[in-house]
Amino acid sequence: MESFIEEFQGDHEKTSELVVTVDGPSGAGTGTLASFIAEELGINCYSAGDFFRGIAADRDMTVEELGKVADKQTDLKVDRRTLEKGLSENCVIEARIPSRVLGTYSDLRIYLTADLEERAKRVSKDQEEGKRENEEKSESLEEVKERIRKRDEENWRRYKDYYGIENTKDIYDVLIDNTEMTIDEQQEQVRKILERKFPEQLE
Ligand SMILES: Nc1ncnc2c1ncn2[C@@H]1O[C@H](COP(=O)(O)OP(=O)(O)OP(=O)(O)O)[C@@H](O)[C@H]1O
Ligand SMILES: Nc1ccn([C@@H]2O[C@H](COP(=O)(O)O)[C@@H](O)[C@H]2O)c(=O)n1
Repeated sequence: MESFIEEFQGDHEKTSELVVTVDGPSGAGTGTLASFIAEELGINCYSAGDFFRGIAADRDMTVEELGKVADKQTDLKVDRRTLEKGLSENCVIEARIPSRVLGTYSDLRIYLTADLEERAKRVSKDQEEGKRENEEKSESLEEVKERIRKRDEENWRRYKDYYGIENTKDIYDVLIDNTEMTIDEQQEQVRKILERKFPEQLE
């Protein structure tokens, strides 16, 4: 068993029996999919993005501001929590890189994405509905697009600098592009995967 990030490699004791990780860029719907999987499997759901947002709030910063200045210790703090949760508790964890942090300790590694335009529309709609906390607000769709593009770029600059990892897809068990999919269609597809992979956990 191993993590794909050097910092977390070495032997870890894993007491959890069922861990699913969902990675993807902003607005891909990782939170939505992770909640669905957690509900289906009857386990808890965590978001490393929430850990990061918590640190930003404590420092009175937006996620974008923290993303620009976060040092390695900040990412290590977030990702250690991901590792600890995944090793000790049956759960689903979603964020940018939980599948890389947990590596082969994760029993199912999913990468979810959608076109930038579609992701920006989702984020913009969420913002209009007041759903996104301590995030910079944007006036137009073009601004949201540019902001989430920059955020994803900043994230990957840090992961590359701090962890030496690249944004490749070879580590995933399942890749889903949901640009043209409704939430229901996506859930139907993932339910079939869960039935094959974890038949005993599903009623
Ligand atoms: N397949 C889909 N089709 C259309 N809309 C979707 C789909 N999946 C999620 N959404 C919607 O997109 C919005 C963002 O979803 P969610 O919060 O799950 O994304 P996220 O990837 O966790 O975002 P972030 O990482 O930026 O917090 C929500 O309003 C959600 O209902
Ligand atoms: N290892 C990390 C470090 C940071 N994040 C970030 O959290 C931010 C907010 O995430 P959302 O999913 O709620 O948008 C995100 O921009 C990342 O910088 C992380 O997920 N994992």
